[in-house]
Amino acid sequence: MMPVDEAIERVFRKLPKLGSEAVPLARAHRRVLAQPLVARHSQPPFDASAMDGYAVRAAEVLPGRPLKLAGTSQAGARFVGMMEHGQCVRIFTGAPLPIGADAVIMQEEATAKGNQISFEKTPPVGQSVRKQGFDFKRGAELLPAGVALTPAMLNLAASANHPTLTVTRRPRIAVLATGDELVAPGTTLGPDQIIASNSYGLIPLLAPWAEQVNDLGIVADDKDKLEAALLGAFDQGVDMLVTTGGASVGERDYVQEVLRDLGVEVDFWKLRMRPGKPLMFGTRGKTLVFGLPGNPVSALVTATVILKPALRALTGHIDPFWPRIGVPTLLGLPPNGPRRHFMRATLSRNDIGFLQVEPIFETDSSHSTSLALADALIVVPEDSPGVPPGEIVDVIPLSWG
Ligand SMILES: Nc1nc2c(c(=O)[nH]1)N[C@H]1C(S)=C(S)[C@@H](COP(=O)(O)OP(=O)(O)OC[C@H]3O[C@@H](n4cnc5c(N)ncnc54)[C@H](O)[C@@H]3O)O[C@H]1N2
Ligand code: MOO
Repeated sequence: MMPVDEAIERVFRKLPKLGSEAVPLARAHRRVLAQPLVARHSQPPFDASAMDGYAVRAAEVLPGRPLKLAGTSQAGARFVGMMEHGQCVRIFTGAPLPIGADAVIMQEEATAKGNQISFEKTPPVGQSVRKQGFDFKRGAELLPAGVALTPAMLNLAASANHPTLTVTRRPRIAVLATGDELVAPGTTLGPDQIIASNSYGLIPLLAPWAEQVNDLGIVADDKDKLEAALLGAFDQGVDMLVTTGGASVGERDYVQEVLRDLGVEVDFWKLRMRPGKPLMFGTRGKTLVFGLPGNPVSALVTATVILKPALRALTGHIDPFWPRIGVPTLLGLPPNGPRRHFMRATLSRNDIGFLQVEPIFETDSSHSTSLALADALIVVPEDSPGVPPGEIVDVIPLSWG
């Protein structure tokens, strides 16, 4: 059985390069920058006022010595010409500072009598002035490649005058459920049947990093049918194929055999993790192939721990991994065996508002209720002797990414 970290490394080594594409800003949210974002001009493009008030020469402002109003500078319509000695200019937030002015006094600190404006005290040079290039300068690297674009980053990209951004391409993924017993939700269950649920959790889990996720539906445990469905997916040219079920050692667990027959080179099968031991990974040309276990909790936990980092690395994220958060556990944890345990848990706040985690002791990998109520996984190391209550444990929030 392969350690989890080694499995992730092996997957990372097999990731193909997907390249990049230009997308309009309005469609770039959450996409990953493929190259650094460089400012195409300076911001602000001119010295600008930070307040509604009066532009002045700081040294000329003295109590009891009014300045003469010479005109107005509006955002979008500057004061033309030079502000002479003894003058001031009415100015509004964001408007260009007139030539000759070196400070702005907000209007609440001024008294106007006709065109004579008096002030209470001399301002420091530069008061309420945003210097040209204060936010960023032309040619500056504003964002590195590999960041997932947030709303604030898109705002920055727009203000740096980029109508389109070069982002990484995303993979096309196909998801297939296997099992004779499976029927679609909404079906009246016959004897021995169960509802196929895995794809409904997996598809939205993978979708944020995918160009497209195709649901290939349910295929029976029949070698020919399985072969036809898998071959269909390869022929569509998907970048990643994800199956669930039929991954273990049962008589009808054909998935691995059929994948090998179709030319998939299996890299590993069986991980030292729980849930999710019978996870298979292989490649066929550039297509990544993951055979996930059929138990719903195993399928979703392996997707969270292995597939999500793989997809983030494939799409060029600087940080493919989940944030490591140390949180005290409200309850003690029992000793662990040789498999790393990703234990269902809930996060909450203690009475002074700090984060704490409460383990859910249900460990059966078919128990989907407990996973649905969990919002985190506690990472319990291999062969852990157990953890007393109050100790800090390593937590993966399920909402990460
Ligand atoms: N002798 C052994 N038996 C098992 C082992 C083992 O090492 N030796 N491993 C166990 C572990 S751990 C897991 S996990 C499961 C994984 O088995 P498979 O991947 O072959 O999955 P199936 O047998 O096809 O299904 C298991 C379970 O999940 C249900 N299932 C399958 N697909 C779906 C779906 N799309 N939606 C909802 N539920 C699904 C299926 O009906 C079964 O109940 O093997 C253990 N056995
Ligand atoms: O790995 Mo299985 O997922 O433990 O039940």
